Amino acid sequence: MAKVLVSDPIDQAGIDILSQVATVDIKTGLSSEELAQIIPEYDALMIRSGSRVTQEIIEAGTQLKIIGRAGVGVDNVDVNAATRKGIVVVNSPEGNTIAAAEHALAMMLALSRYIPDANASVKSGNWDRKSFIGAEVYKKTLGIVGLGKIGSHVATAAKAMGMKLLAYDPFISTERADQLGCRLVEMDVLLQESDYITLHIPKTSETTHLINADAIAKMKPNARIINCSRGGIIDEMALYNALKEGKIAGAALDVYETEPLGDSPLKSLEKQVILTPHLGASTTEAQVNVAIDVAEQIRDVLLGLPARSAVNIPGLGPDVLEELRPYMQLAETLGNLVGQLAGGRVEQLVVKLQGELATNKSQPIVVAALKGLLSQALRERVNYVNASIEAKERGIRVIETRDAAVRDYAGSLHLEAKGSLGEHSVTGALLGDSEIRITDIDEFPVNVPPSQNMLFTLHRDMPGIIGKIGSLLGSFNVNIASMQVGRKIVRGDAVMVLSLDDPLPDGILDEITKVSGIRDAYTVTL
Ligand SMILES: NC(=O)c1ccc[n+]([C@@H]2O[C@H](COP(=O)([O-])OP(=O)(O)OC[C@H]3O[C@@H](n4cnc5c(N)ncnc54)[C@H](O)[C@@H]3O)[C@@H](O)[C@H]2O)c1
Ligand SMILES: O=C(O)CC[C@@H](O)C(=O)O
Repeated sequence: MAKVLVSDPIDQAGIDILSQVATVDIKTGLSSEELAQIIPEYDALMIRSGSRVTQEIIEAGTQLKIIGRAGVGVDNVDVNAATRKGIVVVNSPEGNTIAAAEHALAMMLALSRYIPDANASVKSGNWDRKSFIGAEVYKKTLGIVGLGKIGSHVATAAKAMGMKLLAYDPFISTERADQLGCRLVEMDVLLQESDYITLHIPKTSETTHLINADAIAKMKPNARIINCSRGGIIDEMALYNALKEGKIAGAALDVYETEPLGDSPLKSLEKQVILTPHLGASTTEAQVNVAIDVAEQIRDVLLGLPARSAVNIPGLGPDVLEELRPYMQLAETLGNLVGQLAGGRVEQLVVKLQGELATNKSQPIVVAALKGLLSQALRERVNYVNASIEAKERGIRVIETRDAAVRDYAGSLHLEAKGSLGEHSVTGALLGDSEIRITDIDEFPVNVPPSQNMLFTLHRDMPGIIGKIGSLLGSFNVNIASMQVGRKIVRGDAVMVLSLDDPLPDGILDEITKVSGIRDAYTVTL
């Protein structure tokens, strides 16, 4: 049975799902060293934001097939290292959207009405009503940085509270912003015009310290900023200085440059600052959602099924993947075949999608072809996750072309591999829904199903040659299951494709190439 390590607190609903297919060990609060020490035993790792999955941990995870992040952000996982090792990384892109959006809204209102400090004051025996005169959000301007899933929900709710909305997001359309009632503006305009600013963006090299001293200097003196996205997007020292000097009115933070938040001067500020310990996703509903979402994906991957929200494999939904699966199988088989025909080091792969395939999503087909191409060299080390990266690292140039013209089959795939030993091409198609046919080898028309042991020859089309090959194979006790010849003109060049019941014994290929009229011979194992 597979083994799953759960290294952060995860809702029981997720554990129950994992337990259907695996032995589940729950070990929270491990140090990086402890995690690296025990990870070799596990096929899957399930985490929240508490565990940091570094390159060292990934390298140590020799059995690891999948890392599941019960939440959105995968910034605590070295995704590149996982991709290189062919480990799928999955998350729950929507399970805690509402929780995070509501936390941001709660922070905005709490900050406006000084609720944490007023609460603490009453609980400590006071009845002070003068110190907590707040501000209304009605008719105020809210600047939303990042109009993705969480930002959009914040927009809808804030609109209902009568706020005017500005948004900055260079990757969304004006139409989308209009739909949400937001005016899409440049960052500087948002900084200058907003009474409240809320951040809902990923942490990237562009967004790190997006809110720095310069940005803060552009804000209104009554501005309040909320960050429930990622720590490090705000320069905390610059924020502290601005708050201390009264340059802006307040800040509510859920996430920090370093978590847990250590000895920060922000803690010394009073009612103008609210700090929560990364609670954006901490609702019962969100924890159930993310646990189920990620546990189901871990279960599926351990059962050999695709993951629906993998962050490091072609980003397609399960329906599309299911529809493309037969073509991906075709691409992988042809990639494997053309790689073996080309032999040596392949420098370039042309992937031509023809007929109905030309209108399909090409990325998974190309990835599958590369997986097939690299499978001889990398065996089980190559998979859909790392095929593109492995190809890139090997300097394989991939050229993708499309031709919507329909030929004998509704859709077909043509691959050309150029390498150190020459150039070869293969074409294939699907017969019915999923039966693979090789329809062309080096531009010679054939019509053969792939089989495990195959022999391909390029020869002169002349009497007796087929018989000689048959006898030679017979003398080595190799049984021929099927044979087909493809030629363009009579008595010109031809290819012969043989499916064999047995692998070719060593040395026989040399004998075949010595047969008069044979120009080249290749064995292929699919
Ligand atoms: N505090 C929490 O517990 C908690 C919970 C869930 C999510 N999050 C975090 O909230 C953030 C948003 O999550 P989401 O689910 O809405 O993500 P999302 O991918 O749906 O939305 C992110 C948006 O940011 C935009 N964006 C990217 N780079 C940008 C840039 N440089 N400037 C402006 N916009 C940019 C994208 O176009 C996208 O629309 C993430 O960082 C996520 O990790 C935090
Ligand atoms: O695990 C958590 O509670 C935080 C989740 C949140 O930061 C996320 O990115 O989904």
